[in-house]
Amino acid sequence: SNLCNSCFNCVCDLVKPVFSRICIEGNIASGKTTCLEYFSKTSNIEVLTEPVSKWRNVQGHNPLALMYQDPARWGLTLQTYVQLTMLDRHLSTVAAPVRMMERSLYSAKYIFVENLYRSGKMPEVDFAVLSEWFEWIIKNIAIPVDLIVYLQTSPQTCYERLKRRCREEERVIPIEYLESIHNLYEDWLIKQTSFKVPAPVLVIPADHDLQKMLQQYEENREKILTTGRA
Ligand SMILES: Nc1ncnc2c1ncn2[C@@H]1O[C@H](COP(=O)(O)OP(=O)(O)O)[C@@H](O)[C@H]1O
Ligand SMILES: Cc1cn([C@H]2C[C@H](O)[C@@H](COP(=O)(O)O)O2)c(=O)[nH]c1=O
Repeated sequence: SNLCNSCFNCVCDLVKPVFSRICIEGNIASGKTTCLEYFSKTSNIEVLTEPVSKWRNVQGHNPLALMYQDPARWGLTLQTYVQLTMLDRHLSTVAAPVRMMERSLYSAKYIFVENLYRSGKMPEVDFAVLSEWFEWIIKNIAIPVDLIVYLQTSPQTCYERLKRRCREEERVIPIEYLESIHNLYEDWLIKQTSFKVPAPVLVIPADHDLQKMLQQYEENREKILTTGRA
């Protein structure tokens, strides 16, 4: 339709979009929110941070804390809610030519659900139910992503930043957990041997101090902001 070229929300495959949807991916405390905060100062960029506050408070309950306390019991509960809130983020009306979103429906499944399952902390039946939900969603609903920006860190860097950030629920996270998440990210986005990668990947080394990170964001600004645009 002629409307496609001027409509931010159109998901029509036939017409090249004039907007782009970027997902910022990386380990816990790798610097995703800090990156999004930096780009939020640019006009014409809409920034969607992860709905962590929802995961910490759904009608007075804290499924994030419950999951860390007892993953086998509460992993399905948290991940079902993460899947819903991520879907909601992907489908929300685009308000600007460029949209940057923290993580995605894909990483929630390919990294976090997968990690719970592989580490023996998610029962097979819970994994099967979540997997069918996920497969149904990506088969029936268009979840377009034009670029993945992967903030590549060492697990040790994330561990140090996580400790400094001091989020109450995450006090129990050992370095081994961050190593598992790191390995899943590397298999998915670098080696590309685990799951389908839904968009081209731009890798930004992210162990550096803040000043160097901001310099790298500037160096990559054009590449990031013009991806997927006509
Ligand atoms: N390049 C950096 N060097 C040092 N500390 C950082 C850097 N980037 C972010 N931080 C700090 O590390 C913590 C985690 O960063 P954050 O952006 O919240 O990560 P994420 O959103 O990936 O979990 C925060 O306390 C933040 O201020
Ligand atoms: C997507 C996703 C996240 N989590 C957990 C991991 C962290 O504790 C927080 C997100 O914080 P970050 O600093 O933005 O990485 O949520 C999870 O358990 N499951 C998920 O699918």
